[in-house]
Amino acid sequence: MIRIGLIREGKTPADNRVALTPAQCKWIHKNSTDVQIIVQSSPNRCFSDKEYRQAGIAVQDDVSACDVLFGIKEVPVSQLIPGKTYLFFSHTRKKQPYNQALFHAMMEQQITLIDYECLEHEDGQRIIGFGFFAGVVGAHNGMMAWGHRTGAYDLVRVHKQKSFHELIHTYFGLRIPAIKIAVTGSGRVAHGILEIMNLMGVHEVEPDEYLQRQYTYPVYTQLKGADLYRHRSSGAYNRTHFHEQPEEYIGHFLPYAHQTDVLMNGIYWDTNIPRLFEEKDILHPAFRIQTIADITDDAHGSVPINLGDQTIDNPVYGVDKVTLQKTAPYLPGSIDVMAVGNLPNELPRDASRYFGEQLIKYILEDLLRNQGSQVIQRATMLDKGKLTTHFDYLHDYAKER
Ligand SMILES: NC(=O)c1ccc[n+]([C@@H]2O[C@H](COP(=O)([O-])OP(=O)(O)OC[C@H]3O[C@@H](n4cnc5c(N)ncnc54)[C@H](O)[C@@H]3O)[C@@H](O)[C@H]2O)c1
Repeated sequence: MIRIGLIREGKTPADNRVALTPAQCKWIHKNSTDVQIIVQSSPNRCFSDKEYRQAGIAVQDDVSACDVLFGIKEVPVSQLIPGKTYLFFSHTRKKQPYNQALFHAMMEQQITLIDYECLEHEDGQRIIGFGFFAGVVGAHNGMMAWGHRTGAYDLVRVHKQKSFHELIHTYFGLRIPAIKIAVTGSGRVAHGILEIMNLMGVHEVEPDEYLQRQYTYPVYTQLKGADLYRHRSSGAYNRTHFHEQPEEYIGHFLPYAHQTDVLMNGIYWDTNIPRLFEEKDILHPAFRIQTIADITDDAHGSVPINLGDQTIDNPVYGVDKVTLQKTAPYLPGSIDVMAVGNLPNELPRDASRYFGEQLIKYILEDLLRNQGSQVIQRATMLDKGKLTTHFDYLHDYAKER
């Protein structure tokens, strides 16, 4: 018998998502007689203890008998159980300093850590994540912010709706003026943004036309790697080469910034990748962007005027174009920035269902019966407390104390 535990989230503020919904747990029990799921009781989860119990799943405080523990966010050191196999988003693969103590504690406690973010298909595409619903919620919030600024329309808050389905119904009758929206990226987040664009009746146009034309109806264009970056000397874009040597590329977004009212940012970014624009660019008279939904959400990152995170309750702030200081949103001399690090928490039940589906489809079988599979091995950062060869580049991070 293999025992899976769904742990209670310990990070503050508590995350309300979960890796498997009650219906998914029930399905696993029905289809795998040698698997037992135990849910650690939690007051904050988007599916209540009662809902799990109604699905026939044991809910209790003690999960120490489980072989594999599923969480979402970082597990507080005080809640780690030595010797266990954990799956969660550890946010350590980029040597994040704020999680180094957790990494060390997991090493000391001989924990096996499999990071969701590192579960990848052969070609490097990530297998599971919450990005789609981050894109959905972020795009909605970006459009909501633009509506607030201009008074053109009113959008509801996503987290006040019970589900994505209910949210879609609120778009009935929505009339968006003839604005231009740039969507960046081509992964999960970008797909979530496109879903909202299409549901809101915003029309897609090609990047070259977007640059040259004005329209009498709202439009969006999707900007992927080849539209955003060019090689410094050859002027070409090659995806594999760009992923390997992004510092050899220069950004090409600025012409779009001069034709865009709302920017929806959904790219992957790191410090060696060019920014979409620089701080000084926003003072250029042609810089048109008024609202930025920075779903990528790296402070001072691809959007240099992302000055840090807001909360779900209060997702938007302004940035003064001259002083570059944070202001209240919707002021005349500022650009509005929507920056929230846990966007999927506004639609936690849908986001959890989507996550669990991918987990069951691509990961669960290997995890339970074939931990030696390539996919699992490549995502195993620590094996019984030891850094695995794939993550050898973290040896300084693992050693420094
Ligand atoms: N604000 C939030 O709540 C929230 C939630 C989820 C994700 N995000 C962020 O949004 C961003 C995009 O997430 P996603 O789920 O769409 O990711 P994804 O992995 O689905 O897609 C990212 C895109 O970037 C490309 N990419 C992957 N590795 C790359 C590399 N090394 N260099 C350059 N490009 C690379 C991929 O080909 C893909 O097109 C990430 O930075 C993620 O952290 C934010």
